[in-house]
Amino acid sequence: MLVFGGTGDLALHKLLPALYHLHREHRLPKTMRIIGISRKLLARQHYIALAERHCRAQIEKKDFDDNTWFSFSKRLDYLAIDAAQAADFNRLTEFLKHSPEHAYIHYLATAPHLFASIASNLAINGLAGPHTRIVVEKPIGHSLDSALSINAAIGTAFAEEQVFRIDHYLGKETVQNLMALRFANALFEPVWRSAHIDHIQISVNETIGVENRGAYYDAAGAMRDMLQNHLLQLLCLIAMEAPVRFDADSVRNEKVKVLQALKPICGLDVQDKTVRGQYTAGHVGGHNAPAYYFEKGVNSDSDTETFVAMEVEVDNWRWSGVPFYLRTGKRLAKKTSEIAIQFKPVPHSLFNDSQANLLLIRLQPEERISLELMAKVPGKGMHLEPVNLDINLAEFFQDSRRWKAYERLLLDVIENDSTLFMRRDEVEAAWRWVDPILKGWQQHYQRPRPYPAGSNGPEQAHSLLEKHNRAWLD
Ligand SMILES: NC(=O)C1=CN([C@@H]2O[C@H](COP(=O)(O)OP(=O)(O)OC[C@H]3O[C@@H](n4cnc5c(N)ncnc54)[C@H](OP(=O)(O)O)[C@@H]3O)[C@@H](O)[C@H]2O)C=CC1
Ligand SMILES: O=C1O[C@H](COP(=O)(O)O)[C@@H](O)[C@H](O)[C@H]1O
Repeated sequence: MLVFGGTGDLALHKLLPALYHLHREHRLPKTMRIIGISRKLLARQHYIALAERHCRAQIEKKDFDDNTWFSFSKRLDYLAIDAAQAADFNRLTEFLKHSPEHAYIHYLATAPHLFASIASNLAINGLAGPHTRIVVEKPIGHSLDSALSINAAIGTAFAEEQVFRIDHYLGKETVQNLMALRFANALFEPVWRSAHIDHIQISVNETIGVENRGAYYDAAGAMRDMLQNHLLQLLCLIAMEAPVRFDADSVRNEKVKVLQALKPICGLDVQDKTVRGQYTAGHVGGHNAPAYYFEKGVNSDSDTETFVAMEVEVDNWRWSGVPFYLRTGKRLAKKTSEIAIQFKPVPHSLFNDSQANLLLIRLQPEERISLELMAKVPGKGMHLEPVNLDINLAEFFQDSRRWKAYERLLLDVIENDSTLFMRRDEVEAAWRWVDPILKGWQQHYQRPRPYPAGSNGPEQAHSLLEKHNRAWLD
């Protein structure tokens, strides 16, 4: 596995720890080597020391031991090249003692503007043959046009079945559980539609700021960093029809149909249907947090949104009239990722205090599925209260280690299973819907609304629901 961007944040914090876990559980092919690549000049032993420092910090103490690290480190190597320079790839092929029978996984953990040149440099140097796979990180591009040109460049060098477009949310256990919940239980299908569902909320709230990724984030913002990919993927899994089989093409065909059914939000609609926010100074988890525009790498007069909320419609038979409210932001009060399915009230109420049912699927911090039902309070009279049918998945499956998303997805790449990866048309359909919103913001909604770090986001995000007599489930 060649990790382009091997000294970067993603490689050191997520990919190498995930590979360590797979190695520890004997899931990696015996002869597999892992080669970090970036421009920084580093000797192999210094790269190993860097990797060890980060793995020790990321991996739980009970899972990290010196013997396993020693055997894992034998797989690691490092090469300094500039991956944008075609000439440097000669050194790569020499380093690999390249032969056409070698199988390679090229993991592009670099900024997206390098994807096209890396893909074509690999092809020119014979490193894109049938035994190779390429993994590309989100966001793929910055807009529909850039995504089209990146996909075209990758498509010239690699066949679609060699390309793994990763979205780590699809590697999360509870996200995959959404499919189990919907398609392995007959109970939900009859009510999973506009006749019974009032609205759906998808929230991915973070307490962290931009950390050491200010320069990247300032050019991206919450829409490109989170909503265009992670939140739309969650929406697809909630809204899609049952695939014919659980295989890559069947699942992805159904997701594309949802993306194509998203009602466009264009021009002045953005003022009504979307809310952009940017955090100002505040307190998160008892600590002072600086305003976004004081973060390292961020422009001091930045217009980038660190929060976005919107009302989305899926224009098809099943979802007609059911709003999907999407929300994500940094430096919010609490870290939670959850999906709430709010059912409609009973058609004819016999009791004064009856409330509509709620199905809550929580991805983070704990993995939980809970169904709120109405029950009678014991004693005289007929008083009702909501009670929860509640499953904590980690507690229930306590004998199985909870895999991190990247472990699952890296193993899928190694085993050539692309079910949980995005196909080219899927990424492009997502951008096709997002692009007019970004353009609408440029023309009609340049300045994001301020919200204090540690709050629940800008006031306007609440009005988005309040005007329809609804509220975010905080
Ligand atoms: N960090 C995260 O948690 C996540 C990141 N991503 C995506 O992953 C990708 C990487 O992100 P991240 O790790 O945060 O970024 P970083 O900026 O931390 O890392 C970028 C890496 O690319 C290397 N690099 C830059 N230019 C070149 C070049 N010309 N040739 C070879 N190597 C180069 C850098 O090393 P050097 O400068 O020494 O060359 C560095 O190792 C991005 O596309 C991002 O959107 C996606 C999800 C989460
Ligand atoms: O892709 C990204 O995801 C993380 C949030 O991931 P999670 O697994 O911790 O929920 C986000 O912080 C980052 O900005 C974004 O690039």
